[in-house]
Amino acid sequence: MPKVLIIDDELEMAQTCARLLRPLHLECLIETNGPDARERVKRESFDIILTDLKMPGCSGMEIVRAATAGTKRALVIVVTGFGSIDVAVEAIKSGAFDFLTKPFSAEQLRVCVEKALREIKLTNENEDLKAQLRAAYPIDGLTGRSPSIQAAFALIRKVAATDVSVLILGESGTGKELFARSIHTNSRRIAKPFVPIDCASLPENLLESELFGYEKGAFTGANQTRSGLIELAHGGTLFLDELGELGLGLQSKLLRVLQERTLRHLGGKEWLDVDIRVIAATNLDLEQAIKEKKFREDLYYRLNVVRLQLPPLRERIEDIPMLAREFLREANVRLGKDVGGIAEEALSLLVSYPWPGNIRQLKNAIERAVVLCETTELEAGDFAPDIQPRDAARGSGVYNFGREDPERDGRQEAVSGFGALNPVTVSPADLPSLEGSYREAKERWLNCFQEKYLKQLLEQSQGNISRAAQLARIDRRTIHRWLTGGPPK
Ligand SMILES: Nc1ncnc2c1ncn2[C@@H]1O[C@H](COP(=O)(O)OP(=O)(O)OP(=O)(O)O)[C@@H](O)[C@H]1O
Repeated sequence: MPKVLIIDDELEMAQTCARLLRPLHLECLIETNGPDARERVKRESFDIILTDLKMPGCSGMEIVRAATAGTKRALVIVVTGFGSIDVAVEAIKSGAFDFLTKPFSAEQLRVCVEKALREIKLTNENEDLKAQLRAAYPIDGLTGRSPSIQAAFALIRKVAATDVSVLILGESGTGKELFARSIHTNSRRIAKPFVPIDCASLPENLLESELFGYEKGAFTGANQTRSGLIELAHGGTLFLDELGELGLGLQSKLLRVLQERTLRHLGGKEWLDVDIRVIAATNLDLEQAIKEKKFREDLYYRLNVVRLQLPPLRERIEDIPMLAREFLREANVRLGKDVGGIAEEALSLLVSYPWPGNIRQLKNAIERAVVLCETTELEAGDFAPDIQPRDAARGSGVYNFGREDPERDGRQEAVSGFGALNPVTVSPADLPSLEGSYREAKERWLNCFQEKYLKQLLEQSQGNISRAAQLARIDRRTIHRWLTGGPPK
């Protein structure tokens, strides 16, 4: 049932409006004290607010601002006295939905509220459609099929709908910023800014003025008043990258903003309301930093409401072929090239290299290879010489994918002496649920089996496709297809 707040300092007038709206089946609440109403509007959510413009202690304009600040979306109908159209127009410009001029008839009131109800219905339908689309398609720009990355996608979908703080942990290049952006774009804050700031990029005093803004004359060189990044993120998301690098002084100031939801410019007197969601990322061990008194425990608990741990690429090698293909497609578009695929030898190399720079390094390596590629497929030779398979890098020489490999082709592979695949271990917690229809449950179990089997296969064969084929007792081309497309039937 839509929730309506009627604000009028004349109780009788408010009650009459509530009575007139009864046939529309709304939950009508009444406030007769302007300042109380303003505070209530800031705290609570309403679908429609019908407010008088002139009230003692608080104008209707203040109600309009409170009702439309940040992510609040109440539709406000202002009620004005005869001859104050200018003020009504001003209210519309400030975000009010419509206005009624006193005296108004029961019919005029109902028509106006029904119009607002239609608008709410349309907005809700739009949101529902967007939610269906989000559920149907993978998270924008994020690629990965490994169970750990699929679990991360599922977590994003859950937290995106809320306003909770998220702490993203992971090595450099694992996608922390991309995941943070994804949480933002899948949240109701999508139309408001996503503001990233690298806490390691500036000395503490500069970072403070960047974050909090300053008044003209606050310090030497402050020639004009400037808003800070926290203020710019109002209604949206602030992404604090390299959070572990934030100094203790700024940590307490940030904590204050998160607790009080207000801030003051450097050198300023006025407190400004801010409505932000914070997502933070770090590569440091914050618990250790707390023990060493370098990081505030209270700030840590505020930001670590939901924790998202992104695994390094070397621990989810089954994602490499898919990511590589995606980056190849993007590089083709960016560079105007038409490289059709990745040769088996090159794919083996990519799967077996440990990628210390994670996805960022893989993306750059593919881009470089596309630039150098002179054939229709990326070859191992198109990659920089430092991209070496794991074991070759350690000097064991196990890696072997050369065309001269005598065991590469034919049925001989199936009987060669590479032994059997080690048992695939699955902990009970990793097993998919048995809920839903037979078909759905079967598909979940099959996907789980395929991903785990492929991971084990690639790890044991160190990315050597011929060797993987022998261990799995299937054709080499089938493995190649599996890596670049779908699993074998
Ligand atoms: N799952 C993914 N799918 C596709 N591209 C990805 C994925 N994860 C990361 N990337 C790409 O990898 C690169 C690095 O990602 P990002 O900047 O988000 O990493 P990061 O962990 O924030 O790095 P740093 O800690 O160095 O700031 C970006 O170009 C990003 O687009």
